[in-house]
Amino acid sequence: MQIELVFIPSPGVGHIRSTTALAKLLVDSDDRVSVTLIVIPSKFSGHASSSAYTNSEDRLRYCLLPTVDQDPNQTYISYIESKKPYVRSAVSELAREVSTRPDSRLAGIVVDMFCMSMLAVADEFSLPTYIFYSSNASYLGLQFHVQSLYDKKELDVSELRDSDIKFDVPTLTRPFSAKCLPSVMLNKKLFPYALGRFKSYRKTKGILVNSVAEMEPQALEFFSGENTNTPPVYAVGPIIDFKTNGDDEKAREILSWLREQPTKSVVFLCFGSMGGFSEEQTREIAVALERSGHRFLWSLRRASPMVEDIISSPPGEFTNLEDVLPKGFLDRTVEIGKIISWAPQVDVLKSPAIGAFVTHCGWNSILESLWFGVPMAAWPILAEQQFNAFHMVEELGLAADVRKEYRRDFVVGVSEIVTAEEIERGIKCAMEEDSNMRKRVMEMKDKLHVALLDGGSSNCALKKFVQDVVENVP
Ligand SMILES: O=c1ccn([C@@H]2O[C@H](COP(=O)(O)OP(=O)(O)O[C@H]3O[C@H](CO)[C@@H](O)[C@H](O)[C@H]3O)[C@@H](O)[C@H]2O)c(=O)[nH]1
Repeated sequence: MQIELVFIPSPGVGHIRSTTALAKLLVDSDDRVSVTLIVIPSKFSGHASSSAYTNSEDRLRYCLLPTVDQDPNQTYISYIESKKPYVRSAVSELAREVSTRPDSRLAGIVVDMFCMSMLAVADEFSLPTYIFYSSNASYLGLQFHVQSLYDKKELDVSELRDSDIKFDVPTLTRPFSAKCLPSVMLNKKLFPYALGRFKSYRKTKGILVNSVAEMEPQALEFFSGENTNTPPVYAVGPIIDFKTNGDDEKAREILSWLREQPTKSVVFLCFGSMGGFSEEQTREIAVALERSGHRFLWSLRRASPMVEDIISSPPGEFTNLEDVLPKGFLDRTVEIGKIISWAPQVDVLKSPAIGAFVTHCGWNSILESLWFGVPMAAWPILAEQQFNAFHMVEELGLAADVRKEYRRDFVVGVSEIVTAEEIERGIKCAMEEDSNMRKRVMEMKDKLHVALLDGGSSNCALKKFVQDVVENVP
């Protein structure tokens, strides 16, 4: 029997790229599987641009939903919700088409964690649903745990804003600091929405997680236990999209500069698709870089104006860097540093010149860094990045701490400033040669590579997923 799966990623670059890479891996690893990826157009143009997803291949096809006039005040979640009628008609058309193929079945819908509203569409077609969870299993565990604590009236974590409390999470080995909870859980208005989302995860037939069993043994053990009241969890990562914009002229110039730098001499700073900073914060980074004495490649962007729905408001460019940076900084660092905008990140991390990565701790960035054996300095900004920073710094010792509790979003606004001293300390620690942290990172790199090999844990988990999908075919 041939099976067709529908994938519905959410439009952010951190989601759509890994979802596409997973879909490719699935069709390449099992010739019974075909995938149609329904692409919700991005709310804004840029590197998450959905126009990149148009070249359908044999068993991997893209169905690009129409871009319609957008209400600028629409939140990200209601934007996704508004796409339901288009998704419904795309699934209906696909169901009709699959029914004409011999021995083929529409086997289910794999939704992104932010597209849970599409479960209703799957129900209309009596299709099983799965989730592709583009973050890690330990964080998934936190979400389920927070929901249980709330339902059993043991703890309402949204009360914990500004609290120093630490509490146990079954997917972590050490007490978790409430200061590293994501803003969505600390915000009274958004918390009910988050709880509803965590509850709906439980209704699915399985959750594919972009992680590796050997990296998160505590979490995978938890999910494989009895009485967790969760769907099966398949750790199938690291799923990395190795296709960057490395071929365009700007990227070529960056990579050629890197080729001229000594091995492990450059610290790379990059803060994901949404990370940007104020002028004041930018100056602190510049001071830290100069004081650290290291060469640097700095992907620098200006923070977007603070709006409640930060996802709808990507960072921009500074118009004149001379006005923003400390006086003379550009001249003094011309030989050792390079300031860029969007980075060909995967190619950069692959370069032997890179010694460390100052990161916002987006999960894809963490996986990419570990894949190439690059130690990190953790400086989270929003979403679940404070949790990821805690995970990397405290739990696994794979990153130095810049300030793992830092956040810049609608909950706290823009007032916090990370000082040059903190940044310099983080950079120096991550750049240290022969450190224990660097050794642990290299060990983790090996684990990540082995997991994907034939018979490796992630390879086996992917096969088990396909087997379960076949068994669940309606
Ligand atoms: O200049 C840049 C910036 C980013 N990237 C790439 O863009 C992706 C960014 O993904 P990620 O590191 O996960 O960050 P976000 O874009 O911020 O991702 C969102 O989605 C992730 C997965 O769910 C979450 O972990 C994050 O917190 C959330 O902000 C990565 O593949 C990077 O290589 C570049 O190539 N160049």
